[in-house]
Amino acid sequence: MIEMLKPEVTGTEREGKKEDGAVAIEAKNLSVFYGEHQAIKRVSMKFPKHRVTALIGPSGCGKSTFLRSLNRMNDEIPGCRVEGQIFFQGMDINSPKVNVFEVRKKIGMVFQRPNPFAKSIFENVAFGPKNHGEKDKEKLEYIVETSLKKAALWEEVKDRLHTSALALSGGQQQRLCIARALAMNPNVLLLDEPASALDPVSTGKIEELITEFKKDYTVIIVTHNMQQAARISDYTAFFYMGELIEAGETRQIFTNPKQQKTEDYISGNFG
Ligand SMILES: Nc1ncnc2c1ncn2[C@@H]1O[C@H](COP(=O)(O)OP(=O)(O)OP(=O)(O)O)[C@@H](O)[C@H]1O
Repeated sequence: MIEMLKPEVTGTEREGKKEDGAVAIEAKNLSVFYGEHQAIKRVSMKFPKHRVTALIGPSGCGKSTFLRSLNRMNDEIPGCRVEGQIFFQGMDINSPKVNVFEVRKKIGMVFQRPNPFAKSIFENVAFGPKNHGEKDKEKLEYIVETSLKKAALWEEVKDRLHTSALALSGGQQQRLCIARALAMNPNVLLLDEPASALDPVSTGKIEELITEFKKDYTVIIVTHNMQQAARISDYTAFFYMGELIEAGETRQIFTNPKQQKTEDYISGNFG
């Protein structure tokens, strides 16, 4: 039986308490198919606002597929078909009436491998706002500076904004990709193993950022790393073979899971 992620927050003091209990985004009976193969099986789940939710599970269980469906990134994959609903700001984002570019502006995404454009640092961050019609030079400068500051990259790059983003280190490139998503002023940030290609110091910086982000954003992160999920998330959802097996407060999932499969996974018995 699928356990719904409880939207209410209990007990512990956390940062970003605003809108306790509100739901940022909700999947209802979501199924995703690649041709004949069903990768996600009727998953229903709510993501509380201003919280970090981690999606965990063994390789191939569907974590990335599910994450991508939350901002219609699966539309880009030939042969991929989605059934069910994703409710965000009172709309089903899968409805044909919805403008997918607006959805992705509000629900930003950062991928496993840093993927800056072969342009300057400034142009990478200004790209989205420019594409959405922002032409005012001062406004663009302001957006670039504040986004880079939020991504904790400003101090490292402020003197070379007009040099190539490709000359940055991997960790810096990933923070640039985060700044690029923040420049669109999103409500939700989807992070697909954002630190898995990075060294421990860069990973630590990304984890710190994620913890800060919940003041302003709702964060949903796919991670292979269970210690990382335990460190940074408020809620954890465990997927297995395309099904949501269990979701709840991270502490409960890691110390007192309700399902045997979750217990087996977190104690390293498979995966
Ligand atoms: N583009 C694609 N075309 C066809 N099948 C795909 C595609 N992407 C994923 N799949 C299949 O869908 C299932 C779920 O894959 P997905 O990448 O979502 O899992 P995951 O849990 O994120 O795995 P990992 O942790 O290894 O990244 C797998 O069986 C995978 O082979």
